[in-house]
Amino acid sequence: METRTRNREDTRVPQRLLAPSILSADFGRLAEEVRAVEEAGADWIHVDVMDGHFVPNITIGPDVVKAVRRATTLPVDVHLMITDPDRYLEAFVTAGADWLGVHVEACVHLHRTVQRIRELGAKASVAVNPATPLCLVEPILEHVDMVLLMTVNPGFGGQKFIGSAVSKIRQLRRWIDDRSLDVLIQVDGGVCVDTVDVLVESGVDVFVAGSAVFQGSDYHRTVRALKDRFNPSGKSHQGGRD
Ligand SMILES: O=C(CO)[C@H](O)[C@H](O)COP(=O)(O)O
Ligand SMILES: [Fe+2]
Repeated sequence: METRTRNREDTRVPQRLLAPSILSADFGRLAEEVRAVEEAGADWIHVDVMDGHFVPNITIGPDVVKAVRRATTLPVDVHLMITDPDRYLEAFVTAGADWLGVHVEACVHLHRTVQRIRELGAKASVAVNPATPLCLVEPILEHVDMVLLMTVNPGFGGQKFIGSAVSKIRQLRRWIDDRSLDVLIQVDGGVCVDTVDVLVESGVDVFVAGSAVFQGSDYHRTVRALKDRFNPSGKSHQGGRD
């Protein structure tokens, strides 16, 4: 399971990663779509799980994650937008999630939840809505592998990027770097060629993009355009900054 992407001790050149969200894929040809973005150069596959309670939309469950897992060798990154996520952690890890993300707003005992994700053998990620203060994840930073900062209100693909999230990314970058933590910063929502530059500059490691990738017909071209923008000519980034 290839999950580590940035470690201060690594001599490898760290790269920013692209995680296409299958929310905007053609669900009728899901395996084909997953293979197509893998071939086009995607780094992870991002899977959005919505329950109609935590967010006003319903998507998929563990069986579909299983199908995605079978379709790709890439890390599968599952974003749980559900209430009471503890009930389903094991099902999603068993289905094939390499990364499992829960929303801070949905967890009563966040530390217990992220510990459980790690015990199950997955990398633990904590997601934060645009209107949620970042201080809620500050006490948990040493216990997670990634923080997902939402740049839209969760629930749907194709929404407009919320620019006020950028100051939160910068603050999070400072906390992680000042404490030399091995924690990735992921952004999700409205990521496209028009928004990616400010995100790179703020210190993002992993970019989720749904509609920007799947709306076009040439996945190779779109994936290349995004990745060239955040990894120009294989340039490295130290601590998330060039
Ligand atoms: O978590 C999500 C929505 O809640 C999706 O991952 C996100 O919206 C991706 O779609 P787009 O790139 O089109 O904004
Ligand atoms: Fe997502």
